[in-house]
Amino acid sequence: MLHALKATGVKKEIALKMYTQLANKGPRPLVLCGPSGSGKSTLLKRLFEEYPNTFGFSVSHTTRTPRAGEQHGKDYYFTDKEMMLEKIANDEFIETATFSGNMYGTSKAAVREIQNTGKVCILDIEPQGVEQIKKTDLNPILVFNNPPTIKDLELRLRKRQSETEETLQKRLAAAVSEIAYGLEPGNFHKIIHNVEIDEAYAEFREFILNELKQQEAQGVQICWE
Ligand SMILES: Nc1ncnc2c1ncn2[C@@H]1O[C@H](COP(=O)(O)OP(=O)(O)OP(=O)(O)O)[C@@H](O)[C@H]1O
Repeated sequence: MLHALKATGVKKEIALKMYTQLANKGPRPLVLCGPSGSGKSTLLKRLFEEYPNTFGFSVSHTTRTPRAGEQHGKDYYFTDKEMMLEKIANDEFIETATFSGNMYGTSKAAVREIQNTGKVCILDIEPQGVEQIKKTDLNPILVFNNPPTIKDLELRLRKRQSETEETLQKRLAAAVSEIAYGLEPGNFHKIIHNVEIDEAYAEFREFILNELKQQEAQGVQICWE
């Protein structure tokens, strides 16, 4: 493609820039936001099972030390606090968080890397991250996964047996403002009312497939196989 652009008489630097822009035009990332316990991972697991090569997760950065067998660039981008703070100052991250004294973050470049392979980069992010990604040029599809009630969320989290009483209460408290943000008109392209899982998945799947078909019709290459 670069040769073709140069052959049209376009200067080398401009041809290179145009080529990079065209080559970078992969599918739009897909943001799935929703309170803890609303069923995001359950929906994504089904999606990955049905389309194992179409979707991908970006590789996160972390300041924690690698565990045995973990590979830089595959499991995480391992970095240090100084570098991480510098990248944050340079506005290179969509979201960052600190757990047990280690910093973690999703960089815009890591999302583009998935996009460049023709895969849809899935981002499971919180409202602050959604606000951040909206300010970038990543142009994501934004989906909110809405649980029936807070009581249902509580039951799902208790049944999952993943929480202490303290973390459970924290998650439920955060859910109230997350749901308010999710239901505010204009914040998302699609709201999935996740009551019954089979119905919720069918609606999620149909929405995404329609989106991807529209992108394909506009010339975006999507990796189906
Ligand atoms: N529609 C549903 N009805 C009932 N239970 C559900 C439904 N969807 C998911 N669950 C169950 O609820 C629990 C929470 O689901 P899941 O782990 O997918 O939530 P999540 O939004 O990914 O949470 P987190 O953000 O904490 O990772 C799981 O045990 C899952 O099996």
